[in-house]
This record gives sequence, structure tokens and C-alpha cells, in this order.
Amino acid sequence: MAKSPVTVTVTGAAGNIGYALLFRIASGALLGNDVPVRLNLLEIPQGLKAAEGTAMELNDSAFPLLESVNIYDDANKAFDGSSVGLLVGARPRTKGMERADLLEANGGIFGPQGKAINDHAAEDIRVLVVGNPANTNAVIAMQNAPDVPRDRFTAMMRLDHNRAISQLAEKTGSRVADIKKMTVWGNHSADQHPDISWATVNGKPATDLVDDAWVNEYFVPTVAKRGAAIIEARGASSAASAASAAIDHVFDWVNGTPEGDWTTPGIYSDGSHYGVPEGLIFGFPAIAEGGEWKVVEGLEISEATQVGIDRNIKAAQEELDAVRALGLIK
Ligand SMILES: NC(=O)C1=CN([C@@H]2O[C@H](COP(=O)(O)OP(=O)(O)OC[C@H]3O[C@@H](n4cnc5c(N)ncnc54)[C@H](O)[C@@H]3O)[C@@H](O)[C@H]2O)C=CC1
Ligand SMILES: O=C([O-])CC(=O)C(=O)O
Repeated sequence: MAKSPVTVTVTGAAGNIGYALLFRIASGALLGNDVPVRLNLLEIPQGLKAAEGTAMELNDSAFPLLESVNIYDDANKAFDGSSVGLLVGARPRTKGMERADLLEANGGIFGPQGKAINDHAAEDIRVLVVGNPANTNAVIAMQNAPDVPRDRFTAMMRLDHNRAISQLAEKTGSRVADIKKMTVWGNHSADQHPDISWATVNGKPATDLVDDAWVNEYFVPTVAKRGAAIIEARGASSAASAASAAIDHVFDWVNGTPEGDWTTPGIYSDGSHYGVPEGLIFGFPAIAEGGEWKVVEGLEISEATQVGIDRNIKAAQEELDAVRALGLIK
């Protein structure tokens, strides 16, 4: 039997990530190749014309699963009946700009969008925040949607996770498909802690295949600073890889993570996992089952990992304090 169409809302639809994302959603990569999709695109007024152009191209692609494309500059309309919200629209970091500079510029966007989700989205709404600073923006949206279960708000750590897998595959001369159980703790920022403690390469512990010096001096900083390296090289921030990671995150959330593996989403901390305080949206090793993320329990945490987790807790709390001071959260 044909499945019912699902409404997917993409904010910042006319931007670089939007352009790389929408065609894959319409092709069935986001939810499954048997799930029809209704796309709602949200833009600011200056972005509407470009969004119309993208919508024309989406229609010209004649995707069998694409039921409709609608364009809005009103979040209340764009999230009406939405089951998946991809919150991409934000001001991108430009050369030389630090993440903290983005707080004020972007903080104001995610409160009203959270409220619109609260008031108009479907009951099964699942939100992925991509726009930076993603973890903090996700908390802002979540706090403005008190009627939506908190665990429906997530932030994108999947790009960091994918970057970490790619680096380990290259170092060990293996394929990305051979690598399992990668973890990136914390925030989508230079503070993040990419962690190979439980990663395996073709079933062998990654820690037996690479030395500590490579991990500490190359792997961790390369993954954590990859966003800046892409900006330096491309003159623009990661777009196609970010879109691809967003697809991976939502696909796994809805369809489940593969047996014997886990991934890294930025998810709501209820205070019961690895000492991360309640209220943060934080990168954890997690599996998805039945449409819910579940943190992988019982991992033995090394001293280095603990330092990384603690650094991220501190940075996340400082960032939330800054947006609290701006009156954007409680
Ligand atoms: N979490 C992650 O792993 C990553 C996050 N990013 C972030 O994603 C965001 C988007 O990046 P790009 O697409 O490259 O930027 P872009 O500048 O190309 O596109 C952003 C779009 O958002 C729109 N926009 C701005 N405010 C809006 C609002 N209130 N409602 C709806 N649309 C709005 C703009 O008009 C623009 O079309 C940036 O914050 C960037 O830093 C980028 C890469 C990775
Ligand atoms: O660094 C940036 O501004 C873009 C980004 O989030 C990334 O590529 O990881």
C-alpha cells in the first residue's frame, strides 16, 4: 500500500545547504524511497525569489515522490502540519568570524520558529537544527515549544561524525563502511571531542591501529576544525556535506540505526548520561529505535574523554548563559 505523504519544512531553503538538501529530500533519501514528500520552504522575504527558482527546478526534476512544493515567509504557515523540520536558515560564518559572533545574529531566528513549531506542527514533529550555533539554537527552539516533547529537538553533530569516520578510514587505509561506533561528544564547534575509544575498523579496535599522537595531534583538531578548513579552501562554508549529514541524521532517526553500530546526534540531555547536565543539547553516542534516539549506556570513559566531555559542557553552558543574558531562553 502506498504510504501517506509527509510534510517536511526546510528553513533557509534558498541558501547553499538548502540547494544541496532539497533535491535529495525530494528523491526519497530523507525518509525512504517509498515515502511521498510535501516540501514547505521557509525563507526571509529577500530569499523568496531564489526559493521560487529552486522550486521550479524541483518541479523540473519530476521526482515521483514529490507531492508538492510551497514557499513561505511566515513560519506559522511553513510549519503547519509539518512532521520534519530542518532548521537550516541562519547567517553562515564567514572567514575570520568566530562562533560566538553568531549568537546574537541567529538567536532571534530560532525562538519564533520554535513557537511556530509548537503551535502548528504535526504531533510527530521531529526537528533537526543545522544553522549555527546549532546546539544552542536547538535549545532556543526547544524552549519556545513547551508542548512538544523535548527529545524531538536535535542538533546536527552528524557532519562531525562523518568527518571523523572519513579521517579514520583514510589513516587506516580502510573503507568508511568498515568503521563502526565512532563518537563525537558535545557541541558542533571547535570544542567538540571526536573519540575513537570504541570505534572499530573491520571489527578491530581502532585504538590498536593508530597511536595516541595521531589521535591527539592530528585526528581531533582536524575533525574539530574542518568547518574552518573548508571555509578557507572553498571561500564558503560546507554545504553539500552538511546537507548529506542532515539526510543521514533524519533517515536514521526515522528508520533506525543499523544493527551493531551507532551514530552521533546532538540530543536533549535529561541529566542521566555521562554527567552531562539536564537541558543541554549535546552530541552523544546513540542508536535510533522506533523513531527515538537512545544514548548508548555503560561505556567506560577514559580520562581524555572525560576532559573532552567536561570542556564541552562548560562551553555549552557558557553559550546558553550568553543567550540567556539576551533574553532568548529561560
Ligand atoms: N551544523 C552543521 O554541521 C553545519 C551548519 N552550518 C550552518 O548552516 C547554516 C546555513 O548555511 P548555508 O546554507 O551555507 O547559508 P546561506 O547563507 O547560503 O543560506 C542561509 C539561508 O537562510 C536564509 N535565512 C536567513 N534567516 C532566515 C530565517 N529567519 N528564516 C528562514 N530563512 C532564513 C537566508 O535568506 C539564506 O537563503 C549556517 O548557520 C551555517 O553556519 C553549515 C555547515 C555545517
Ligand atoms: O564552520 C562553519 O561555519 C560551517 C560549519 O558548521 C561546518 O562546516 O562545520
